[in-house]
Amino acid sequence: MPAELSPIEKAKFVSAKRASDFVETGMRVGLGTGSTAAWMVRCLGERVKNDGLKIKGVPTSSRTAALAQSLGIEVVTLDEAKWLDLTIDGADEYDADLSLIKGGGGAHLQEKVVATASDRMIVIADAAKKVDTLGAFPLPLEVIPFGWQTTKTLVEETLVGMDVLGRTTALRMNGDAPFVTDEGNHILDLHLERIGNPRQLSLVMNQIPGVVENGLFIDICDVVVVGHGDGRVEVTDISSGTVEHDSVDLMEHENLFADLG
Ligand SMILES: O=C(CO)[C@H](O)[C@H](O)COP(=O)(O)O
Repeated sequence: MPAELSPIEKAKFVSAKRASDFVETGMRVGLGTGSTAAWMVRCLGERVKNDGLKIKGVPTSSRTAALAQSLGIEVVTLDEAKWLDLTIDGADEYDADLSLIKGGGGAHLQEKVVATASDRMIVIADAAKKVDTLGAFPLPLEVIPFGWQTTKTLVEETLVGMDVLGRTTALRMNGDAPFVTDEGNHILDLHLERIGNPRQLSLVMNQIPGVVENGLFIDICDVVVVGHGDGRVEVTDISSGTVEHDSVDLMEHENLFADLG
């Protein structure tokens, strides 16, 4: 294990590796976005190369598409795949009900479409992503560029009636210019601190004209795979109510880390 891999990065790898075990030949798989999901794509790429794994991957961003293709994973569009067996993706926060905040990487619109079109969604995370109440991580809203400042004002006015603590909003920037998503939209980050009723907030935010999609995932995720830097991993399945404790041998996968260097 190279020294430069931090404990948090090892934890992300461990969750991604364990979750990739759910993928079998013939599956249509949603490929998430972010640093944890990138580990999962690398793990699948290794199995495609070394073990003859055959899957069709539906990426949730242009970044993930480029990574998957570079690793020899067959990439298809969601419309070509139509329905997916499984989506594996990261999250910014998850709670005990497996409600999520996603979109830290600005890809939550495609991520939500893909996860919702899947029989199962597995979230991969390190333990720091677990929260009692969602909201410490800013909630992303994807908004169309047209009239975004008016949309921002409408969002702020609407938040006054909602069960949240903070109400500041900020346009996400990429250097000096607004961040632009793969769909050509912008992101408003809502600094809410605490979201008392995520289901209600999600419904209300999506009704504001100009808002395309929010980063709350409610009743979408079925399983969370939490990795630790020492190789321990927990698999929690919300539908069966089971928690499985397992481990991943980090030394066995040194080649994957070496490839990164
Ligand atoms: O929702 C996402 C991207 O839109 C990511 O899954 C989320 O931001 C977690 O990222 P990371 O695995 O890098 O912590």
